[in-house]
This record gives sequence, C-alpha cells and structure tokens, in this order.
Amino acid sequence: EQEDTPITRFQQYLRFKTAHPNPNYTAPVTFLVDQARSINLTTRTIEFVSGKPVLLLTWLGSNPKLPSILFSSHLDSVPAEAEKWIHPPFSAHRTDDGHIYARGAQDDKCIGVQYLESIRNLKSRGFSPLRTVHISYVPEEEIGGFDGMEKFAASSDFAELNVGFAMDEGQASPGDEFRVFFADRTPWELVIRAEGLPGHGAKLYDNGAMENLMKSVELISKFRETQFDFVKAGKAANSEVISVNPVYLKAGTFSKDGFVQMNMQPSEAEAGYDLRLPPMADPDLMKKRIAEEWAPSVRNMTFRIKEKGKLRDYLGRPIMTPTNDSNPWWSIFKQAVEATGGKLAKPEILASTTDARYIRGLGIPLLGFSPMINTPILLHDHNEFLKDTVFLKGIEVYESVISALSSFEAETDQVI
Ligand code: MET
Ligand SMILES: [Zn+2]
Ligand SMILES: [Zn+2]
Repeated sequence: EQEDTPITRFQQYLRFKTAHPNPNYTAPVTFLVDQARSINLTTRTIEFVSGKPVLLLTWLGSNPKLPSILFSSHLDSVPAEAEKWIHPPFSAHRTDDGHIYARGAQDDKCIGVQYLESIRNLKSRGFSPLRTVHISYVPEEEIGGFDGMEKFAASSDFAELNVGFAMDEGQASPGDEFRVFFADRTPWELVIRAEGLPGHGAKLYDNGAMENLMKSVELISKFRETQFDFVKAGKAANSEVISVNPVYLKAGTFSKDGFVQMNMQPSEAEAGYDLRLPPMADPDLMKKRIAEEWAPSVRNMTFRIKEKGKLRDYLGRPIMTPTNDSNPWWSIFKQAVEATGGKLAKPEILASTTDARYIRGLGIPLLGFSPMINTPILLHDHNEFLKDTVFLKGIEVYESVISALSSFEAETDQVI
C-alpha cells in the first residue's frame, strides 16, 4: 500500500496530465476537492466557461466581515517534450537524493499543494483564522487566463469574497533568499507580416515579402540587443526592460504535404514575437515604434498586437503592489517569512506574467511568491524538478504566512 504523506500527495497532483493544449481539469479538481474535504474546507466549483472549472476552497474566519485573504494557483501546465526529459514529465519520479521531476513541479503545482498542507498543519495545531482564507485553483493561466482568472476576477462571485490581500505564484531562487514579486510584465503577442510580389528564385528585386520581413527581423533583433545590453551591463534587471523574442517564422511556397518550391520567392511572410513590457513602459511609444520601424506600410507591412493584459489599473496607476510600510500586508508577510528563519531578497518585478495582473488590476494588493530557495529556475524548461526538502520547507513558510495574514486585525478598507 502506498503511504500518504505531503510528498506523495504532491506526486499524485503532479501526475495529472494538465499540459496544454488538452489539459485534464476534471481529475486534479476531484483530487483537490477530496483533499479539501479531508480537512473540512468548504469547496465550490464555478465554470465561467464550460469544461474550464475554477475551484474555490474556503476556511471561514471568526470575523468574516473583515476583508479576506486569497491564495491562488493555476491548474494547467505548459507542454513538455517527454523524450527530452531524463524522467517522464508526468511521472513525478523522486530520485534517491529527493529531486521530484515533473512538469508543474515549480510552475505551479507546488504552491497548490503547499497551501493545503499548511492549512492541514495549522488545523491540527488548533489554529483558527480571524479573517476568512480562500484558495483558488484556476484554469488557462498558461494561455493568458482569459477563460480563467480574467473571468473569475471580473465576476460578482469574486467581488463577494471581499478580498483584502492576495498571493499568487512567484519563481524559484537559485540563492538562499526567497524571491517576492510586486508586479508582472505585461505580455503582447506581436505578429508582423509582409506582402509583396512573388518572384523567380534567381531574381534580384526590391520589396519582396521575405526581403521586407527580414529587414524588420533585423531591426527587432537590434532593439532586443539594446535592451539586453542594459541587463548585461547591470543597469537593469531582466524584468525591468522590454523583451522581444521571436517565437515563429512563417513563409515559403509550400504545398499541403510540406513540399517547398525552392525557386520561388514567396508573396507573404510573417513573424511572431513574444513581447513583454514592464509596468512603467509607455505602450503608445512601443506601438509607434512598431508602426513606423518594425512594420511600416511603406514596406508593405502590417502588424497585429494581442495585448494580454493592461499596464494600468482602473485608477490609471501602473499595476504594482507597494512593498514598504505603507502596505501593512507587506510588513506582515515579511515578518512571517523571517519568523521561519528565511530571508527575503529585494522585491522584484516578475519577468514573466501571471494571473496576478487581473487581481492587482482591481486595486487589490498581491505578492507573487513561490517558496523555493537553492533551486534552479526551471519553469517551462526540460527536466523541471523540485527537491522534497524544499517543498516541505515551503509548507512551513506558508503556515507562518497564512497564520500571520489571517490574524491581522486592522480594518484595511482603504485601497492601498
Ligand atoms: C502570456 S500570458 C501568461 C502565461 C505565462 N505565465 C507566461 O508568462 O508566459
Ligand atoms: Zn505559472
Ligand atoms: Zn508558466
């Protein structure tokens, strides 16, 4: 018979095949509901979009009138190329030295289970919260959160939770200080496209689609380099500059079965980019540069931007959570981490993007935090793993954080 411990429960959760493009949401939700019931949390599943459940767990506080605390994580994962891993990505294989390999081990199934395990421990010690504690498990984060947190955060169900402070995923720390994030960069999907006359493969002529696309690709690479130079010179963190990385190229005279006519210069060419803007960036300036330099109509070019989030909240402020004494939640959080013997690194902007932006966008303070120290940053990489001891330490950290935050007495009705 298999033992039932925090580690085996983590492994069980890791084994659900939650990778896009076909994440299994049913099985992990059933598992989490069982776990939640075993420690007497109330459970509720809301489907804003059919087949894409949001699971909400609640631990009622003794003063439910006070604003509540929300801990969130996402159910889904990015794909994994199984054959390139040393252990299958949904095996949750645990090596003799305690490394647990799985897609999602760091991003972000660890926190999903740690929230529950820490509440299990707090309950067994007889702790009861003053403020209500909610835990949410949301779908679709890895493809933008549109059918997940975006809809949940905009719903009356969410408003009724009266959330005063929230936490969501962060990132591993290779050093021995925990990392904490007060803002995310905003993602844009950028597609630039060129059209031109097709031509014989042997002909030199101007304004072909490929020619024009390649010119833009070069310009974008140069811009990328200038941003990266700031990072390399130590003048800015990765997350403080604008990143623009090519993710696909599409051109060529192809037949349906993949045959390419090598002596044709094609009439259409397209490139896709992942572009991320830090909260202080000027989106209009970026759009101007794209329109005038990267996809100018004089070179027969067009572009599309899909903005997967806003840079400003409803009051027009950059979407950021204060990490100083003006934010009492920050001080409580910091002390709670330090009470476990942990140290916090200087708060950062997250280079990638999480569902946090939808909650911060409502004016609710939120910190991104995944308690993993002395751990290489492996999210979205091959061989993602988390060490068992690091996972267990994280449970202890959340016990401290959840008990401290949920015991905070002051009314905090003002928007921070
Ligand atoms: C692009 S929306 C966010 C999806 C994912 N978390 C990322 O940062 O890429
Ligand atoms: Zn994530
Ligand atoms: Zn991710």
